[in-house]
Amino acid sequence: MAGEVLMRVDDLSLHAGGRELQHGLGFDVRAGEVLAIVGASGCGKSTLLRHMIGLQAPQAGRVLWTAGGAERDVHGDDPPHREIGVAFQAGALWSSMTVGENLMLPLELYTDLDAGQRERQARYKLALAGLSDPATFDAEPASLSGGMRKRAAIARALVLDPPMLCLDEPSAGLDPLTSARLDDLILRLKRDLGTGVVLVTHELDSLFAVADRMLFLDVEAHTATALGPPKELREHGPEPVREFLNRGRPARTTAAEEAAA
Ligand SMILES: Nc1ncnc2c1ncn2[C@@H]1O[C@H](COP(=O)(O)OP(=O)(O)OP(=O)(O)O)[C@@H](O)[C@H]1O
Repeated sequence: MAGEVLMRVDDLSLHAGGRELQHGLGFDVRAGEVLAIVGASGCGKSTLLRHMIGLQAPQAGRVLWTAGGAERDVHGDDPPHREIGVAFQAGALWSSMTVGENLMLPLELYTDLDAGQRERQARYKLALAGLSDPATFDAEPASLSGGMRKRAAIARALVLDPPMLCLDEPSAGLDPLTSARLDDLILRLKRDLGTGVVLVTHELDSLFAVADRMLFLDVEAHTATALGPPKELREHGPEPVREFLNRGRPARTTAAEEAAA
């Protein structure tokens, strides 16, 4: 259901290498929205994602899976692993398997589908991610372009129909056209499947194109200093947030000149 709170992050602290990166983080992730996690390099964006998917346990605070009305601690006995699709840069496709096998393995492990159903589901998810060429199904991941590999990794993350998808810098290293196509895919997922997408990104074009809300992790304050729609924060957010969001922006598109135009 669009707008349903899928995950609640409560007073979370992030630590790495014995030091505190962030504290007091509180926000939710809703179905059918794209929430971007943004901030300077090293502020803890990827660390936050790892906490949200249960890969790293918090020293303080909680991450709760709240979809369907029940509260399940992401770090508890019944973690929502199947409910959260993950496509991280490092967690790319398994290179020893074909693309199709990469997608069918989670179905074999976690569902009762028979082989034919698994294959149909895998091909459907590849097509959804824009990889409908049948040859892609049998291809080795290494033979695909960077953009196709990213799409295939997203297709694999979607194979169990997770209500929430986490993407760590999906456009990193891609040319602008491929990156824009990935943005379209993210928008389609939220619109057609109602997926809640959590996205770590450095790309401002992508941020403004896809994100409904963004969470700004301040690298100096060690906490989130803004949460809201990117365009609104670009004009009315705290000063460091406006500065971050306006970098590289041509002067003619400032708010004052837009208003005057
Ligand atoms: N396992 C670890 N051990 C020690 N330090 C770590 C570990 N993981 C991350 N760090 C440090 O924590 C900080 C935050 O890392 P993280 O990758 O979460 O930042 P980020 O905001 O995603 O950065 P970037 O935008 O550069 O990807 C960095 O200074 C990093 O070196």
